[in-house]
Amino acid sequence: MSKLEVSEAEKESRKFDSRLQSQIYRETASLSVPDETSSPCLQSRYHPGGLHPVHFTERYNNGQYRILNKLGFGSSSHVWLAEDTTAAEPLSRPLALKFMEAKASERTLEIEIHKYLTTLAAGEAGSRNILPCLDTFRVEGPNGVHNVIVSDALVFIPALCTWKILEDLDETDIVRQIFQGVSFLHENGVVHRDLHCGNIGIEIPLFRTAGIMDLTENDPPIIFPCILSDAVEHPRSLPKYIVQSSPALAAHRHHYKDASPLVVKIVDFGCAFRPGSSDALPEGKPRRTLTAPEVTYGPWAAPLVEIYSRTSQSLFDGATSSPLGAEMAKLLGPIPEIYRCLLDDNATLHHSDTHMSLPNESEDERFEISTNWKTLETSIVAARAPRRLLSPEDELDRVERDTKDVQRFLSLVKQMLRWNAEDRIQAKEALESPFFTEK
Ligand SMILES: Nc1ncnc2c1ncn2[C@@H]1O[C@H](COP(=O)(O)OP(=O)(O)OP(=O)(O)O)[C@@H](O)[C@H]1O
Repeated sequence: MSKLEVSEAEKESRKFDSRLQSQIYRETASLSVPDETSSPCLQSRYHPGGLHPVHFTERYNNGQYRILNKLGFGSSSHVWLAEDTTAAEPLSRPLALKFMEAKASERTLEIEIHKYLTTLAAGEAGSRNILPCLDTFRVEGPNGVHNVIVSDALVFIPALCTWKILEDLDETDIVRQIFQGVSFLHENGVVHRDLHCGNIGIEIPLFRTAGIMDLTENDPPIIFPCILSDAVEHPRSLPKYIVQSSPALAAHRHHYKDASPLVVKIVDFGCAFRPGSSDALPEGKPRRTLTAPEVTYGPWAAPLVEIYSRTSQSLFDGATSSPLGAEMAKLLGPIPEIYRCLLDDNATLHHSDTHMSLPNESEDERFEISTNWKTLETSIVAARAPRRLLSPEDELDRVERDTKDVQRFLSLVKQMLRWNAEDRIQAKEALESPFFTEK
C-alpha cells in the first residue's frame, strides 16, 4: 500500500471518528433506554466472569481489529462490528467480533466445532451455508479472559422482518439453504440445537464489495453513558457507555432488490455438539419453543414458519395461557404419555427414548387438528400480503398463488412436526420435497 493510500484511509477513519462523536450525544438525548442498557442488565452482565467492556475505536489482537459499532448480543456474548486494519483490500470488509463472557470462554467446544466446520472441504454442498470462523483470539480484561470469534458480518432474519424486506427476497431459496446447511451439519456429525431466526444470517454480494462506510452510512452508533450515582470511581469492570445493538448492515430495501445470489449462513455453535463423541453436552440452553420434545427442546420447523410468514413470530410462543405441550398438541396430535410433563412448563424431561406409541386420535381430535392446520395456512397467506396495495383481481391471484405455496410449505413442516423423532423427515430428504421441486 502506498503512503498516499495510507493517509487517505487514515483521513476516512478520522472523519468517521468525528461523525461518531457528534452523533453519540445527539442520539442519546432523544432516545428511550432499551432493555440491554438498563442498569440491572448492566450489573448482571459486566462483572468478573461476565462480559468484557468494549468501546468504540478500541483495537484488539495487537491492533488488528478496530471496533466501529455493536451488532447484537446473546445469552453469553456480545457481537461488535469491526474492521481489519491490516487487510490488503482498499475497502474494509465488515467483520463481526463475538466477545464471549469470561465464564463461557472456559468452555471451548463452540470454537472447536466452529473451526472444525470451517476446515471441512469448502465446496461440499451446504458448507457455504455455515458462517466460517475467520480468526479467534483471547482478550484479558477486568472481568477475566474472553474468547473472541471473528467472522464476516451479516444481516439477520429478525432485522429483515422489521424492515419488511423479506418479501423482496426469495424465501423459498432461504428455506432451501437452511435445509442445505442443516443437512451439511448432520452429515458431518454436528447437531446445532439452537436454530432460531437470530442464528440465521444472510449475506448479499454488496457486503463483499461496498466497504463498511457505505454499508453503515445511515446507521450511526447510539450510546448511553453509564452514570453511576454511588460510585466514586468508575469500576473497570463496567464500560464507560453502553451501545445499543444496531443490526443494520445496508438497512435500505433498495440494497436488497437485486440481492441475489444471497447466501444463508447458519451461525452460533454455542449449543452445538457431536453425538457419539466424548464432548460433554454444552451447558447453554436452547429455547424450549424451538426444539424437539424429547430434549424438551422442540422442532426447528418453527423458525421456517417465522420466515415464511414474514412476521418474525414463532410457531409456538410458549408464553400464552396454554403450556407449550398443549400448544404443540394442537398441530401434532394428542400428546404421548411420555411427554405429558410438557403440560407443565416448569417440568424437565429426563429421558432419551425417541420412539413411543402414539395415542389414537378420536374423530373430533382429527377434525380439530386439521382445522388448526387450515387456520395456520390462512394466517400465513394473510401475513404474506405485500405492502403495496393490490387491485381486487391481483389480490385474488396473489392469494391463490400463495395458498398453493403455503400448502406445499406446510406439508413439509408437518413432516418435521412429529412426536416420534424417527418419524421426522431428515434435512437431506426435505430438499427433495415438492415445496422445493414443484415451485
Ligand atoms: N456474524 C454476525 N454478523 C452480524 N451480527 C451478528 C453476527 N453474529 C451474531 N450477530 C448478532 O449477535 C446476536 C448474538 O449472537 P450469537 O447468537 O452468536 O450469541 P450467543 O451469546 O451465542 O446467543 P444465544 O445463545 O442467545 O443465541 C445475533 O442474534 C445477531 O443479532
